[in-house]
Amino acid sequence: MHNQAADQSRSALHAVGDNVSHTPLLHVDGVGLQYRSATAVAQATHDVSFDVYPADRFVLLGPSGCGKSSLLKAVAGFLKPAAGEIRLDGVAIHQPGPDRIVVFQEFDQLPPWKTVKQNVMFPLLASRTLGKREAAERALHYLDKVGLGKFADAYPHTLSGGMKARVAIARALAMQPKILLMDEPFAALDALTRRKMQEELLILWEEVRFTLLFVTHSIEEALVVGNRILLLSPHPGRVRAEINSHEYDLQSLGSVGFQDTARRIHRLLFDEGQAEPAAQVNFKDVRFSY
Ligand SMILES: Nc1ncnc2c1ncn2[C@@H]1O[C@H](COP(=O)(O)OP(=O)(O)OP(=O)(O)O)[C@@H](O)[C@H]1O
Repeated sequence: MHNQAADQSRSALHAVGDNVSHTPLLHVDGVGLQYRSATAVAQATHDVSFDVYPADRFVLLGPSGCGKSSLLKAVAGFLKPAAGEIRLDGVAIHQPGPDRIVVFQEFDQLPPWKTVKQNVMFPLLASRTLGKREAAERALHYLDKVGLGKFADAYPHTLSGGMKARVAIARALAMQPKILLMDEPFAALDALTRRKMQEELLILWEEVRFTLLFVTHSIEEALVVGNRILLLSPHPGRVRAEINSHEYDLQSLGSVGFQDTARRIHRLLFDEGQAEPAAQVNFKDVRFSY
């Protein structure tokens, strides 16, 4: 999306709440991702570009296999682009770093022999970000924020799935990363818990205003969680459109506007006839103005 209209649209898009920034925090430029084996090359994404601004809740949305997780891995520094470049705060990403923390859906990866507080403290200590006392204070601060202050001394196996998710979020936020990366974080939860976690994530965002890159294949979740959504085509993932979704939240879930938008996104993602080049689909500040 390197045309002028897209740039103007972007200026409108990242005027989110009180946070208005004209400098992207994360710049993904023409990124092609591949997996190579001895006999084959699998192309995961092709020429994907997008910018994430401070305090954005930016969602990568697309069908299974379109390269969402691969993009997240590349931003995290675990996968090197075969083409293009990824920059965070102006610096090219070449490896993982404490400025990018990933939350996966496998919350059972919380070491079971550590208490909740110790789990949250662990990355702070391992990365030598803080000493023991400060790490404990920071851990308790973020556990309070996710409503788990009283469970600081509990062990992970005594927690529900939703509580484990909250520990994982507290652990990530405690590192105070420049960008929080979430890969289908609530996919393994039951529908009610998933909704509750989406709500809590938005409440946390209101308070902390972290920058979020969030992967999902659920259109509904993308509209609820995101203020901007990048739609990716089926394998290999290319940018199909970028939309502004900041007006939607859990309250608007059943509304006509929400449902209508969800249907339009579905058509854009899955109807081949709708596969317009990304630069021609200019959503500006209005939804679906094409
Ligand atoms: N380790 C790997 N080795 C080879 N190919 C891979 C590897 N990981 C992913 N791929 C391929 O890359 C493509 C993109 O995969 P990716 O997991 O990023 O997609 P996704 O959009 O996150 O899918 P899902 O929603 O199902 O998780 C797929 O075709 C997948 O088969």
